[in-house]
Amino acid sequence: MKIFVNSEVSTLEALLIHSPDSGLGKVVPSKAQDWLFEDIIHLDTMRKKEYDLYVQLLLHFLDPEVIKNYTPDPQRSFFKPNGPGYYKSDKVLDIERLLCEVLAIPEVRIPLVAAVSAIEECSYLEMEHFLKYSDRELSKILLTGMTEEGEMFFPPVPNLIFTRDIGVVVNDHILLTRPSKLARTRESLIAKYIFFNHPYFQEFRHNIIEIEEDEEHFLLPEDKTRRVDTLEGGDVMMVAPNHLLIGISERTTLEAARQAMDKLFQKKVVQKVSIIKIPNKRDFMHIDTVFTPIKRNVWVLLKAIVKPQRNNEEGWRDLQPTPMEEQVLIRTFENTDKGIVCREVENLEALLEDISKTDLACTEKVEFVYSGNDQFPYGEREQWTDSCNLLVLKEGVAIAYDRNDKTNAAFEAKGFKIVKAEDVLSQFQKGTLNPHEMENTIILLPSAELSRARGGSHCMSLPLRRARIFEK
Ligand SMILES: NC(=O)NCCC[C@H](N)C(=O)O
Repeated sequence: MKIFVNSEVSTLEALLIHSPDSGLGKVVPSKAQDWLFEDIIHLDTMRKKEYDLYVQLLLHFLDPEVIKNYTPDPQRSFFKPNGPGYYKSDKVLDIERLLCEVLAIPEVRIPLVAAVSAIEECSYLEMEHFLKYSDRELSKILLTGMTEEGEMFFPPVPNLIFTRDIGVVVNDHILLTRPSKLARTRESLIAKYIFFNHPYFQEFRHNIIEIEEDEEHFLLPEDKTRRVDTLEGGDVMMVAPNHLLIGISERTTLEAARQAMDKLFQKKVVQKVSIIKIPNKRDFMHIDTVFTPIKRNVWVLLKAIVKPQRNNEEGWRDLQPTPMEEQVLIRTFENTDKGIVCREVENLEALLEDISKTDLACTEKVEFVYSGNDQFPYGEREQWTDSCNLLVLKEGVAIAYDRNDKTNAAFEAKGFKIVKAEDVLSQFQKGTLNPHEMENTIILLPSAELSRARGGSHCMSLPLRRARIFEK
Protein backbone atom coordinates (compact mmCIF):
# COMPACT_ATOMS: atom_id res chain seq x y z
CA MET A 1 0.00 0.00 0.00
CA LYS A 2 1.46 3.31 -1.04
CA ILE A 3 0.58 6.15 1.29
CA PHE A 4 0.71 9.62 -0.15
CA VAL A 5 -1.42 12.74 0.14
CA ASN A 6 -0.18 16.13 -1.04
CA SER A 7 -3.46 17.99 -1.41
CA GLU A 8 -7.09 17.96 -0.32
CA VAL A 9 -8.47 18.14 -3.85
CA SER A 10 -6.69 15.73 -6.20
CA THR A 11 -8.29 12.38 -7.06
CA LEU A 12 -8.88 10.22 -4.00
CA GLU A 13 -7.33 6.74 -4.43
CA ALA A 14 -7.47 5.07 -0.99
CA LEU A 15 -8.98 5.96 2.38
CA LEU A 16 -9.78 4.62 5.81
CA ILE A 17 -13.38 4.71 7.03
CA HIS A 18 -15.47 3.07 9.71
CA SER A 19 -19.07 2.02 9.12
CA PRO A 20 -21.35 2.83 12.07
CA ASP A 21 -20.97 -0.16 14.40
CA SER A 22 -23.52 -1.37 16.94
CA GLY A 23 -21.86 0.76 19.66
CA LEU A 24 -23.34 3.84 18.01
CA GLY A 25 -26.77 2.49 18.72
CA LYS A 26 -25.92 2.14 22.44
CA VAL A 27 -25.42 5.83 23.23
CA VAL A 28 -27.71 6.73 26.14
CA PRO A 29 -29.01 10.26 26.77
CA SER A 30 -27.22 10.55 30.11
CA LYS A 31 -23.86 9.91 28.43
CA ALA A 32 -24.54 11.61 25.09
CA GLN A 33 -22.65 14.82 25.93
CA ASP A 34 -19.65 12.94 27.37
CA TRP A 35 -19.60 10.75 24.27
CA LEU A 36 -19.79 13.86 22.08
CA PHE A 37 -23.27 13.35 20.67
CA GLU A 38 -25.96 16.00 21.07
CA ASP A 39 -28.66 13.55 20.20
CA ILE A 40 -29.66 9.90 20.00
CA ILE A 41 -29.35 8.52 16.48
CA HIS A 42 -31.43 5.84 14.77
CA LEU A 43 -28.76 3.33 13.78
CA ASP A 44 -30.72 1.40 11.18
CA THR A 45 -31.61 4.56 9.25
CA MET A 46 -28.07 5.89 9.54
CA ARG A 47 -26.69 2.68 8.05
CA LYS A 48 -29.24 1.74 5.39
CA LYS A 49 -30.39 5.14 4.18
CA GLU A 50 -27.20 7.16 4.65
CA TYR A 51 -23.81 5.55 5.34
CA ASP A 52 -24.27 2.61 2.95
CA LEU A 53 -24.82 5.15 0.14
CA TYR A 54 -21.59 6.86 1.16
CA VAL A 55 -19.71 3.54 0.90
CA GLN A 56 -21.25 2.82 -2.51
CA LEU A 57 -20.19 6.24 -3.79
CA LEU A 58 -16.65 5.70 -2.52
CA LEU A 59 -16.46 2.29 -4.19
CA HIS A 60 -17.76 3.58 -7.53
CA PHE A 61 -15.06 6.24 -7.56
CA LEU A 62 -12.17 4.29 -6.00
CA ASP A 63 -12.78 0.60 -6.64
CA PRO A 64 -15.44 0.06 -9.36
CA GLU A 65 -14.55 -3.64 -9.80
CA VAL A 66 -15.63 -4.38 -6.23
CA ILE A 67 -18.99 -2.61 -6.42
CA LYS A 68 -19.88 -4.50 -9.62
CA ASN A 69 -20.75 -7.51 -7.41
CA TYR A 70 -23.15 -5.55 -5.22
CA THR A 71 -26.69 -6.80 -4.92
CA PRO A 72 -28.77 -5.28 -2.13
CA ASP A 73 -29.93 -7.71 0.54
CA PRO A 74 -31.88 -7.04 3.75
CA GLN A 75 -28.97 -8.28 5.90
CA ARG A 76 -26.55 -5.69 4.36
CA SER A 77 -23.88 -8.43 4.14
CA PHE A 78 -21.92 -6.41 1.57
CA PHE A 79 -21.31 -3.67 4.16
CA LYS A 80 -20.49 -5.75 7.26
CA PRO A 81 -16.73 -5.82 7.87
CA ASN A 82 -15.23 -9.30 8.24
CA GLY A 83 -18.53 -11.08 7.54
CA PRO A 84 -19.41 -13.35 4.60
CA GLY A 85 -20.22 -11.24 1.53
CA TYR A 86 -18.21 -8.22 2.75
CA TYR A 87 -16.93 -6.04 -0.10
CA LYS A 88 -13.27 -6.22 1.05
CA SER A 89 -11.64 -3.49 -0.98
CA ASP A 90 -7.99 -2.47 -0.75
CA LYS A 91 -8.92 1.11 -1.49
CA VAL A 92 -11.91 1.68 0.75
CA LEU A 93 -10.60 0.21 4.00
CA ASP A 94 -12.66 -0.17 7.14
CA ILE A 95 -10.77 0.14 10.41
CA GLU A 96 -12.72 -2.88 11.75
CA ARG A 97 -11.26 -5.08 9.04
CA LEU A 98 -7.70 -3.84 9.67
CA LEU A 99 -8.15 -4.32 13.41
CA CYS A 100 -9.28 -7.91 12.87
CA GLU A 101 -6.21 -8.51 10.69
CA VAL A 102 -3.74 -7.12 13.23
CA LEU A 103 -5.37 -9.19 15.97
CA ALA A 104 -4.36 -12.24 13.94
CA ILE A 105 -0.69 -11.34 14.53
CA PRO A 106 0.20 -13.07 17.86
CA GLU A 107 2.84 -10.48 18.88
CA VAL A 108 0.25 -7.72 18.47
CA ARG A 109 -2.86 -9.43 19.84
CA ILE A 110 -1.74 -9.65 23.47
CA PRO A 111 -0.27 -6.15 23.92
CA LEU A 112 -3.23 -4.57 22.13
CA VAL A 113 -5.80 -6.38 24.27
CA ALA A 114 -3.74 -5.57 27.38
CA ALA A 115 -3.53 -1.89 26.42
CA VAL A 116 -7.28 -1.58 25.81
CA SER A 117 -8.05 -3.51 29.01
CA ALA A 118 -5.76 -1.17 30.94
CA ILE A 119 -7.25 2.10 29.69
CA GLU A 120 -10.76 0.72 30.16
CA GLU A 121 -9.88 -0.54 33.66
CA CYS A 122 -10.88 -4.16 33.04
CA SER A 123 -9.90 -6.85 35.48
CA TYR A 124 -7.02 -9.23 34.70
CA LEU A 125 -9.47 -12.09 34.28
CA GLU A 126 -11.56 -10.09 31.83
CA MET A 127 -8.45 -9.41 29.79
CA GLU A 128 -7.67 -13.15 29.72
CA HIS A 129 -11.27 -13.83 28.76
CA PHE A 130 -11.09 -11.45 25.74
CA LEU A 131 -8.11 -13.34 24.36
CA LYS A 132 -10.25 -16.44 23.93
CA TYR A 133 -12.48 -14.83 21.29
CA SER A 134 -11.92 -15.18 17.55
CA ASP A 135 -10.21 -12.23 15.82
CA ARG A 136 -13.54 -11.20 14.32
CA GLU A 137 -15.41 -11.25 17.63
CA LEU A 138 -12.53 -9.64 19.46
CA SER A 139 -12.36 -6.76 16.99
CA LYS A 140 -16.05 -6.12 17.66
CA ILE A 141 -15.53 -6.17 21.42
CA LEU A 142 -12.62 -3.73 21.22
CA LEU A 143 -14.72 -1.33 19.13
CA THR A 144 -18.17 -1.62 20.65
CA GLY A 145 -17.25 -2.64 24.20
CA MET A 146 -19.60 -5.63 24.05
CA THR A 147 -19.90 -9.19 22.80
CA GLU A 148 -22.33 -10.20 20.07
CA GLU A 149 -24.49 -11.73 22.83
CA GLY A 150 -24.78 -8.29 24.43
CA GLU A 151 -22.42 -8.65 27.41
CA MET A 152 -20.99 -5.17 27.99
CA PHE A 153 -17.44 -4.59 29.29
CA PHE A 154 -16.69 -0.95 28.51
CA PRO A 155 -18.23 1.98 26.60
CA PRO A 156 -18.42 2.09 22.79
CA VAL A 157 -16.37 4.50 20.66
CA PRO A 158 -19.26 6.00 18.68
CA ASN A 159 -17.10 8.74 17.17
CA LEU A 160 -14.86 6.32 15.28
CA ILE A 161 -16.98 6.91 12.16
CA PHE A 162 -15.00 10.18 12.04
CA THR A 163 -11.73 8.53 11.01
CA ARG A 164 -10.32 11.94 9.96
CA ASP A 165 -9.57 12.71 13.56
CA ILE A 166 -7.26 9.77 14.31
CA GLY A 167 -4.48 10.57 11.86
CA VAL A 168 -3.47 12.63 8.86
CA VAL A 169 -1.29 11.72 5.90
CA VAL A 170 1.11 14.58 5.19
CA ASN A 171 2.95 13.88 1.93
CA ASP A 172 4.57 10.49 2.62
CA HIS A 173 4.25 10.63 6.42
CA ILE A 174 1.39 10.02 8.78
CA LEU A 175 0.80 12.16 11.82
CA LEU A 176 -0.97 10.19 14.53
CA THR A 177 -3.11 12.38 16.71
CA ARG A 178 -3.81 12.62 20.47
CA PRO A 179 -7.47 13.22 21.23
CA SER A 180 -8.54 15.93 23.58
CA LYS A 181 -11.66 14.10 24.69
CA LEU A 182 -11.58 11.02 26.89
CA ALA A 183 -14.35 9.45 24.78
CA ARG A 184 -11.95 9.25 21.83
CA THR A 185 -8.89 7.81 23.63
CA ARG A 186 -9.44 4.17 22.60
CA GLU A 187 -9.79 5.15 18.95
CA SER A 188 -6.30 6.57 18.77
CA LEU A 189 -4.81 3.67 20.71
CA ILE A 190 -6.28 1.18 18.22
CA ALA A 191 -5.18 3.35 15.27
CA LYS A 192 -1.62 3.34 16.61
CA TYR A 193 -1.49 -0.46 16.73
CA ILE A 194 -2.89 -0.68 13.21
CA PHE A 195 -0.49 1.82 11.63
CA PHE A 196 2.55 0.34 13.35
CA ASN A 197 1.65 -3.30 12.71
CA HIS A 198 -0.65 -3.89 9.74
CA PRO A 199 1.24 -5.29 6.74
CA TYR A 200 -0.33 -2.56 4.54
CA PHE A 201 1.74 0.03 6.33
CA GLN A 202 4.94 -1.99 6.78
CA GLU A 203 7.18 0.03 4.47
CA PHE A 204 5.82 3.15 5.96
CA ARG A 205 6.66 2.40 9.59
CA HIS A 206 9.50 4.90 9.80
CA ASN A 207 7.28 7.65 8.46
CA ILE A 208 4.91 7.68 11.41
CA ILE A 209 4.99 10.77 13.61
CA GLU A 210 3.37 10.64 17.04
CA ILE A 211 2.29 13.51 19.26
CA GLU A 212 3.60 13.02 22.76
CA GLU A 213 2.31 14.44 26.01
CA ASP A 214 4.22 17.29 27.60
CA GLU A 215 7.09 15.90 29.70
CA GLU A 216 5.82 17.52 32.86
CA HIS A 217 2.09 16.95 32.47
CA PHE A 218 2.10 14.58 35.42
CA LEU A 219 3.01 17.50 37.66
CA LEU A 220 -0.29 19.25 36.91
CA PRO A 221 -2.77 19.46 39.80
CA GLU A 222 -5.25 16.56 40.03
CA ASP A 223 -8.22 18.68 38.93
CA LYS A 224 -6.53 19.53 35.62
CA THR A 225 -7.88 16.60 33.68
CA ARG A 226 -7.30 18.27 30.32
CA ARG A 227 -4.26 16.90 28.61
CA VAL A 228 -1.63 19.43 27.57
CA ASP A 229 -0.66 18.20 24.10
CA THR A 230 -3.77 17.26 22.16
CA LEU A 231 -4.29 17.40 18.44
CA GLU A 232 -7.18 15.95 16.42
CA GLY A 233 -7.10 15.25 12.68
CA GLY A 234 -9.92 17.66 11.84
CA ASP A 235 -7.47 20.41 12.74
CA VAL A 236 -4.78 19.30 10.29
CA MET A 237 -5.24 20.01 6.60
CA MET A 238 -2.80 19.04 3.86
CA VAL A 239 -3.77 21.81 1.47
CA ALA A 240 -0.74 21.89 -0.84
CA PRO A 241 2.49 19.88 -1.26
CA ASN A 242 4.55 22.43 0.67
CA HIS A 243 1.89 23.74 3.03
CA LEU A 244 0.06 22.28 6.01
CA LEU A 245 -2.64 23.98 8.07
CA ILE A 246 -2.99 23.29 11.79
CA GLY A 247 -5.88 24.64 13.83
CA ILE A 248 -5.77 25.61 17.48
CA SER A 249 -9.28 24.91 18.68
CA GLU A 250 -11.50 23.32 21.29
CA ARG A 251 -9.55 20.11 20.61
CA THR A 252 -6.04 21.06 19.52
CA THR A 253 -3.69 22.90 21.84
CA LEU A 254 -0.98 25.36 20.97
CA GLU A 255 1.59 22.98 22.49
CA ALA A 256 0.58 20.07 20.26
CA ALA A 257 0.32 22.26 17.15
CA ARG A 258 3.83 23.48 17.80
CA GLN A 259 5.12 19.98 18.48
CA ALA A 260 3.63 18.74 15.18
CA MET A 261 5.14 21.66 13.29
CA ASP A 262 8.60 21.16 14.84
CA LYS A 263 8.58 17.44 14.04
CA LEU A 264 7.44 17.99 10.46
CA PHE A 265 10.01 20.73 9.89
CA GLN A 266 12.76 18.60 11.40
CA LYS A 267 12.00 15.78 8.97
CA LYS A 268 11.48 18.30 6.16
CA VAL A 269 8.05 16.88 5.36
CA VAL A 270 6.58 20.32 4.58
CA GLN A 271 8.05 23.76 4.14
CA LYS A 272 5.24 25.91 5.51
CA VAL A 273 2.81 25.49 8.39
CA SER A 274 -0.01 27.95 8.96
CA ILE A 275 -1.44 27.96 12.45
CA ILE A 276 -5.07 29.05 12.56
CA LYS A 277 -6.48 29.80 15.99
CA ILE A 278 -10.27 29.59 15.90
CA PRO A 279 -12.66 30.33 18.79
CA ASN A 280 -12.71 27.63 21.42
CA LYS A 281 -16.33 26.54 20.88
CA ARG A 282 -18.19 23.27 20.52
CA ASP A 283 -19.81 24.37 17.25
CA PHE A 284 -16.43 25.06 15.64
CA MET A 285 -14.60 22.07 17.16
CA HIS A 286 -11.97 21.70 14.38
CA ILE A 287 -10.90 23.90 11.45
CA ASP A 288 -12.51 21.45 9.00
CA THR A 289 -15.90 22.34 10.50
CA VAL A 290 -15.50 25.92 9.26
CA PHE A 291 -13.85 25.46 5.86
CA THR A 292 -12.72 22.87 3.30
CA PRO A 293 -11.39 23.16 -0.26
CA ILE A 294 -13.43 21.81 -3.23
CA LYS A 295 -11.07 22.69 -6.05
CA ARG A 296 -7.74 24.46 -6.31
CA ASN A 297 -9.63 27.76 -6.57
CA VAL A 298 -12.87 27.04 -4.66
CA TRP A 299 -13.35 26.88 -0.89
CA VAL A 300 -16.50 26.48 1.20
CA LEU A 301 -16.46 28.39 4.47
CA LEU A 302 -18.35 30.10 7.24
CA LYS A 303 -18.22 33.80 6.50
CA ALA A 304 -18.49 34.74 10.18
CA ILE A 305 -15.01 33.28 10.71
CA VAL A 306 -13.59 35.83 8.24
CA LYS A 307 -15.42 39.03 9.17
CA PRO A 308 -13.41 41.36 11.38
CA GLN A 309 -14.72 40.87 14.89
CA ARG A 310 -16.06 43.82 16.80
CA ASN A 311 -13.53 45.43 19.11
CA ASN A 312 -10.78 43.39 17.53
CA GLU A 313 -8.96 46.38 16.09
CA GLU A 314 -5.53 47.44 17.29
CA GLY A 315 -5.90 49.37 20.52
CA TRP A 316 -9.27 47.84 21.46
CA ARG A 317 -8.31 44.18 21.31
CA ASP A 318 -6.49 44.08 24.64
CA LEU A 319 -9.27 45.93 26.48
CA GLN A 320 -11.73 43.09 26.03
CA PRO A 321 -12.48 40.98 29.12
CA THR A 322 -11.38 37.77 27.37
CA PRO A 323 -9.17 39.20 24.68
CA MET A 324 -7.89 36.01 23.08
CA GLU A 325 -10.76 33.52 23.26
CA GLU A 326 -13.00 34.70 20.42
CA GLN A 327 -10.41 35.85 17.91
CA VAL A 328 -9.26 34.16 14.77
CA LEU A 329 -5.51 34.61 14.49
CA ILE A 330 -3.35 33.23 11.71
CA ARG A 331 0.42 32.93 11.46
CA THR A 332 2.39 31.25 8.70
CA PHE A 333 5.71 29.68 9.69
CA GLU A 334 8.18 28.91 6.93
CA ASN A 335 11.19 26.67 7.34
CA THR A 336 13.94 28.47 5.40
CA ASP A 337 17.73 28.07 5.14
CA LYS A 338 18.03 30.99 7.53
CA GLY A 339 15.69 29.48 10.12
CA ILE A 340 11.96 29.65 10.74
CA VAL A 341 10.34 32.83 9.48
CA CYS A 342 6.92 33.85 10.82
CA ARG A 343 4.37 36.22 9.28
CA GLU A 344 0.92 37.27 10.34
CA VAL A 345 -1.96 36.69 7.92
CA GLU A 346 -4.81 39.18 7.93
CA ASN A 347 -7.75 36.78 7.74
CA LEU A 348 -8.83 33.34 6.58
CA GLU A 349 -9.83 34.39 3.06
CA ALA A 350 -6.45 36.05 2.54
CA LEU A 351 -4.75 32.82 3.59
CA LEU A 352 -6.91 30.58 1.37
CA GLU A 353 -6.49 32.89 -1.62
CA ASP A 354 -2.73 32.83 -1.16
CA ILE A 355 -2.73 29.02 -0.96
CA SER A 356 -4.73 28.78 -4.21
CA LYS A 357 -2.51 31.23 -6.07
CA THR A 358 0.94 30.68 -4.59
CA ASP A 359 0.98 27.06 -3.44
CA LEU A 360 -1.44 25.53 -5.95
CA ALA A 361 -0.35 27.74 -8.87
CA CYS A 362 -3.93 28.59 -9.65
CA THR A 363 -4.54 31.17 -12.36
CA GLU A 364 -8.37 31.24 -12.19
CA LYS A 365 -10.24 33.59 -9.88
CA VAL A 366 -10.40 32.25 -6.32
CA GLU A 367 -14.05 31.68 -5.32
CA PHE A 368 -15.63 31.34 -1.88
CA VAL A 369 -18.91 29.53 -1.30
CA TYR A 370 -20.41 30.57 2.03
CA SER A 371 -22.27 28.40 4.48
CA GLY A 372 -25.99 29.22 4.26
CA ASN A 373 -25.08 31.62 1.44
CA ASP A 374 -24.05 33.94 4.29
CA GLN A 375 -27.70 34.73 5.05
CA PHE A 376 -28.68 35.08 8.69
CA PRO A 377 -29.39 32.68 10.38
CA TYR A 378 -28.55 29.97 7.81
CA GLY A 379 -24.78 30.45 7.84
CA GLU A 380 -24.48 29.21 11.39
CA ARG A 381 -27.39 26.76 11.22
CA GLU A 382 -25.92 24.96 8.24
CA GLN A 383 -22.33 25.09 9.56
CA TRP A 384 -23.66 23.22 12.63
CA THR A 385 -24.84 20.47 10.27
CA ASP A 386 -21.52 20.36 8.39
CA SER A 387 -22.10 22.56 5.35
CA CYS A 388 -18.36 23.39 5.36
CA ASN A 389 -17.12 19.83 5.83
CA LEU A 390 -16.92 18.24 2.37
CA LEU A 391 -14.86 15.33 1.08
CA VAL A 392 -13.45 15.77 -2.42
CA LEU A 393 -13.51 12.58 -4.54
CA LYS A 394 -11.85 14.21 -7.52
CA GLU A 395 -11.14 17.87 -8.11
CA GLY A 396 -14.48 19.73 -8.10
CA VAL A 397 -16.56 16.65 -7.20
CA ALA A 398 -17.42 16.42 -3.51
CA ILE A 399 -19.87 14.83 -1.08
CA ALA A 400 -22.08 17.17 0.98
CA TYR A 401 -25.10 16.71 3.24
CA ASP A 402 -28.51 17.10 1.60
CA ARG A 403 -29.98 19.12 4.46
CA ASN A 404 -27.87 22.26 3.90
CA ASP A 405 -30.17 23.82 1.31
CA LYS A 406 -28.81 27.35 1.25
CA THR A 407 -25.18 26.27 1.03
CA ASN A 408 -26.02 23.83 -1.74
CA ALA A 409 -27.85 26.61 -3.61
CA ALA A 410 -24.74 28.78 -3.17
CA PHE A 411 -22.70 26.01 -4.84
CA GLU A 412 -25.22 25.93 -7.68
CA ALA A 413 -24.92 29.69 -8.12
CA LYS A 414 -21.16 29.22 -8.57
CA GLY A 415 -21.74 26.78 -11.42
CA PHE A 416 -21.76 23.42 -9.61
CA LYS A 417 -24.27 20.72 -10.51
CA ILE A 418 -26.20 19.48 -7.46
CA VAL A 419 -27.20 15.82 -7.58
CA LYS A 420 -28.67 13.35 -5.11
CA ALA A 421 -26.54 10.34 -4.10
CA GLU A 422 -29.42 7.92 -4.90
CA ASP A 423 -29.77 9.33 -8.44
CA VAL A 424 -26.05 9.24 -9.12
CA LEU A 425 -25.79 5.66 -7.82
CA SER A 426 -28.65 4.47 -9.99
CA GLN A 427 -27.02 6.09 -13.04
CA PHE A 428 -23.68 4.44 -12.20
CA GLN A 429 -25.44 1.08 -11.92
CA LYS A 430 -27.21 1.51 -15.25
CA GLY A 431 -23.95 2.61 -16.84
CA THR A 432 -25.41 5.93 -17.99
CA LEU A 433 -22.90 7.92 -15.95
CA ASN A 434 -19.19 7.36 -15.36
CA PRO A 435 -17.75 8.74 -12.10
CA HIS A 436 -14.54 9.74 -13.84
CA GLU A 437 -16.37 11.93 -16.32
CA MET A 438 -18.14 13.94 -13.63
CA GLU A 439 -17.03 17.53 -13.13
CA ASN A 440 -17.98 20.40 -10.82
CA THR A 441 -20.62 18.41 -8.97
CA ILE A 442 -21.80 18.33 -5.37
CA ILE A 443 -23.29 14.93 -4.49
CA LEU A 444 -25.89 15.17 -1.73
CA LEU A 445 -25.89 12.44 0.88
CA PRO A 446 -29.00 11.90 3.03
CA SER A 447 -27.98 13.17 6.44
CA ALA A 448 -30.84 13.28 8.96
CA GLU A 449 -29.04 10.83 11.29
CA LEU A 450 -25.40 11.33 10.30
CA SER A 451 -25.53 15.06 10.99
CA ARG A 452 -26.63 14.37 14.58
CA ALA A 453 -23.21 12.85 15.20
CA ARG A 454 -21.64 16.28 14.45
CA GLY A 455 -19.43 15.54 11.47
CA GLY A 456 -19.66 15.54 7.66
CA SER A 457 -18.03 13.55 4.84
CA HIS A 458 -14.66 15.24 5.46
CA CYS A 459 -14.67 13.99 9.05
CA MET A 460 -15.83 10.53 7.91
CA SER A 461 -12.67 9.94 5.86
CA LEU A 462 -8.95 9.47 6.43
CA PRO A 463 -7.41 9.78 2.95
CA LEU A 464 -4.42 7.43 2.64
CA ARG A 465 -3.62 8.15 -0.98
CA ARG A 466 -4.52 10.86 -3.46
CA ALA A 467 -3.09 11.42 -6.93
CA ARG A 468 -0.15 13.83 -6.79
CA ILE A 469 -1.41 17.33 -7.38
CA PHE A 470 2.06 18.19 -8.66
CA GLU A 471 5.65 17.56 -7.64
CA LYS A 472 7.08 19.25 -4.54
N1 LIG B 1 -13.15 16.48 12.03
C1 LIG B 1 -14.32 16.63 12.66
O1 LIG B 1 -14.80 17.75 12.78
N2 LIG B 1 -14.86 15.56 13.24
C2 LIG B 1 -16.15 15.53 13.83
C3 LIG B 1 -16.15 14.79 15.13
C4 LIG B 1 -17.51 14.74 15.77
C5 LIG B 1 -17.53 13.98 17.08
N3 LIG B 1 -18.85 13.81 17.56
C6 LIG B 1 -16.70 14.70 18.12
O2 LIG B 1 -17.26 15.55 18.82
O3 LIG B 1 -15.51 14.42 18.25
